[in-house]
Amino acid sequence: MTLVAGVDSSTQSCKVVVCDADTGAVVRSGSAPHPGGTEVDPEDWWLALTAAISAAGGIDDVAALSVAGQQHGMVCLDAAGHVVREALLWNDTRSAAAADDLITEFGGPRAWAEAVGVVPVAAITAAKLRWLADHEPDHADETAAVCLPHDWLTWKLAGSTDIGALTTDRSDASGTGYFSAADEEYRTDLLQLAFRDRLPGIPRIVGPGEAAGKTSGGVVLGAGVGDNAAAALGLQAGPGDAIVSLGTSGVVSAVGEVPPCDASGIVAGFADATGRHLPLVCTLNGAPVLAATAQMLDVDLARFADLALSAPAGADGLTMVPYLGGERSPNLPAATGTLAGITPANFSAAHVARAAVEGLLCSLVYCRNRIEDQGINVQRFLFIGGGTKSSAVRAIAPALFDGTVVLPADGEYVALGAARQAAWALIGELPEWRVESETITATPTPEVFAQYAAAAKWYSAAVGG
Ligand SMILES: Nc1ncnc2c1ncn2[C@@H]1O[C@H](COP(=O)(O)OP(=O)(O)O)[C@@H](O)[C@H]1O
Ligand SMILES: O=C(CO)[C@@H](O)[C@H](O)COP(=O)(O)O
Repeated sequence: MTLVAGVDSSTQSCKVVVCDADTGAVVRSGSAPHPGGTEVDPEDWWLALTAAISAAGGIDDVAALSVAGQQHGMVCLDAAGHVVREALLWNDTRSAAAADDLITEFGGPRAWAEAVGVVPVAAITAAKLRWLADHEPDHADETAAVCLPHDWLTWKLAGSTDIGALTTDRSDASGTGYFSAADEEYRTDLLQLAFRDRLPGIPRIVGPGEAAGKTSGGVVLGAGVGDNAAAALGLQAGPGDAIVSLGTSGVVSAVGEVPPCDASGIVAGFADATGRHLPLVCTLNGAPVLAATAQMLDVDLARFADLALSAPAGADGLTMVPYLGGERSPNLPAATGTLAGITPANFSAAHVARAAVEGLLCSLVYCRNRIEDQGINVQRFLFIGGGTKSSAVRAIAPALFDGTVVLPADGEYVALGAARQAAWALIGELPEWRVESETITATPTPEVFAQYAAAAKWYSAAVGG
């Protein structure tokens, strides 16, 4: 049996799956945690990757491997290939004002959307580079190359120390703000604008299905991929599918042939890993909303789900707008969470738990609506990510997504997508792997989203959003 491996170096942990290259069946797996916080020493990702590979039984018998990674993180390297400072992650909002400056300097949001399919927000790498140039100019001067988390890990796996050997792929490059997915090329003018006239080295784009190199042990390295594009690859998503991911972020994305151009900046025009496009809306507040509420209620996640399911739909008017860590969609980086509509009758643990689950899911309905505003026709919503382990999420999601959602069989679909990409690089064609799933249904509750939308609108108006 030929084995391939896929890595998901995501926000909270690193997961490795080793699969049969023909069928995609997982033969072994491992994981290791990442440190918390929104800036991380990349060396911690490397330690987690090597620990996760060991936990998965090593890669001595593996023919090819690809790394999928959390998008946008800014990894700065000096001329000798050393990390200049901790990487700023996608969910670090200190670059919000820098993003606004870049929008103004380049002629407004439409100019950005037309140039690169993305309007800068704090998450976008270009905004992080501007923040670095303005706040840590010595670090900016030291930066000879800039890359993304998956680029850096692939480069390390290849044993390289030469910054000229860095590689990336179109899916992750499209989240930088200086690569156009529509034109398939870097916009070095925008990189230079972001980095105040500095022009650091950037990774070579490796095409879909191509190999980036080999490890010293001879394992073929796939191009690597942004985590959301990897999920699409792992799920074999096609036109009509929307992927709803409940990881650290909340994400709705859809594979399509047409690059979106959303001047409001909510729908990002990212690329997928096959040569198509991946319009995507991302929130800052995914599954951790549930963990935070459970912690506040002093219950574990299983009890939290039971509590949520014991309260009625709409939580008797209690609504959570879950912008706990600031928000990206809508773009309110300084936002805080809101619990609205409190009455003596609904101020209970069960109602608060229900409001948290509904608030999280409604924040994703908002994302779904923005995707559909782009004319994208969605027929299936495929739910993945750690948050789908919640029985309350699984029970309530269909009620908020038109009555039906698809739940792929338990699996690490980002890591599986990376493994599928590795198989592609190895055998020269993208294998078809079977994805088992179940369809779950519930009576639609559009009134719950209406209640949420009113509270979210009230909050946005109150903070001038
Ligand atoms: N049973 C559960 N109920 C609610 N949330 C859960 C449950 N199991 C895991 N999670 C949450 O899933 C998240 C991790 O999901 P994951 O998709 O691995 O995230 P990431 O890819 O961003 O690292 C954590 O915030 C964790 O609290
Ligand atoms: O910023 C984005 C997408 O634009 C996030 O989706 C990150 O890619 C992190 O993903 P998770 O760790 O939440 O899976």
